[in-house]
Amino acid sequence: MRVRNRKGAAEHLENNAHVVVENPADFKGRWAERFGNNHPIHIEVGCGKGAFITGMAAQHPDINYIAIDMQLSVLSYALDKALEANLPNVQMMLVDGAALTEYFEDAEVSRVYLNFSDPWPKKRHEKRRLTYKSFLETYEQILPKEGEIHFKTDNRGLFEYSLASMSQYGMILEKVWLDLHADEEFAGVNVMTEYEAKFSSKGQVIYRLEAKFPKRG
Ligand SMILES: C[S@@+](CC[C@H](N)C(=O)[O-])C[C@H]1O[C@@H](n2cnc3c(N)ncnc32)[C@H](O)[C@@H]1O
Repeated sequence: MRVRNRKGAAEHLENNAHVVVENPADFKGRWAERFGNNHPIHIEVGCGKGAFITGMAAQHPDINYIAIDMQLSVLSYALDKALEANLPNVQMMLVDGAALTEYFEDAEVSRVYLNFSDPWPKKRHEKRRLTYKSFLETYEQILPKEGEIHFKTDNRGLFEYSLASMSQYGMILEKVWLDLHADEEFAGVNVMTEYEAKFSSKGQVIYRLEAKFPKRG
């Protein structure tokens, strides 16, 4: 992995504006134009160094993927992976996931992935958790009715919190795994994230859920 300072990482992103979208708000309602097709759009909020999104994009060429992170350095590593794999169906955005409605029209996104999100264990930081109710409101707005969130983590506290937060919000918990890697059938399609590889190699259990928003109205 190439080590870059902040300036180097910023230049790397700027030099690859065909992958890292410079002004994502300009594409609100127009992502199909950016990708050059009408394929469904799946986003990962907090993509980190990009192993998941680039792996998924290689497996599913008929889905358009957008990798989102607010940290310059990690996104620059995700960019390296996307460039190396030369995937036409991956775009990236250096933005805060709290502001997704600035970048996507209602129902423009078909699925949201959250992987190994920061647990923010202190109660006073609850609002920063990516499964806090204000984030769920944001995802619901950009997803269609009954749109889905797929979430995995090694952190039991965050997993339990997210189950409660989603069900209080009225979401339907469709599938729950309490030990993802014990599921041999899922193992065949599972694309690991960097954190997943690290924690599972230490023997930690990985939790996963798929939940959908209610129809409402
Ligand atoms: C613990 S890392 C996990 C990275 C990756 N998903 C993985 O599993 O390897 C969490 C990532 O979420 C990003 N993140 C946290 N809050 C975010 C937010 N509000 N918007 C965008 N990214 C966020 C962090 O910058 C960090 O890169």
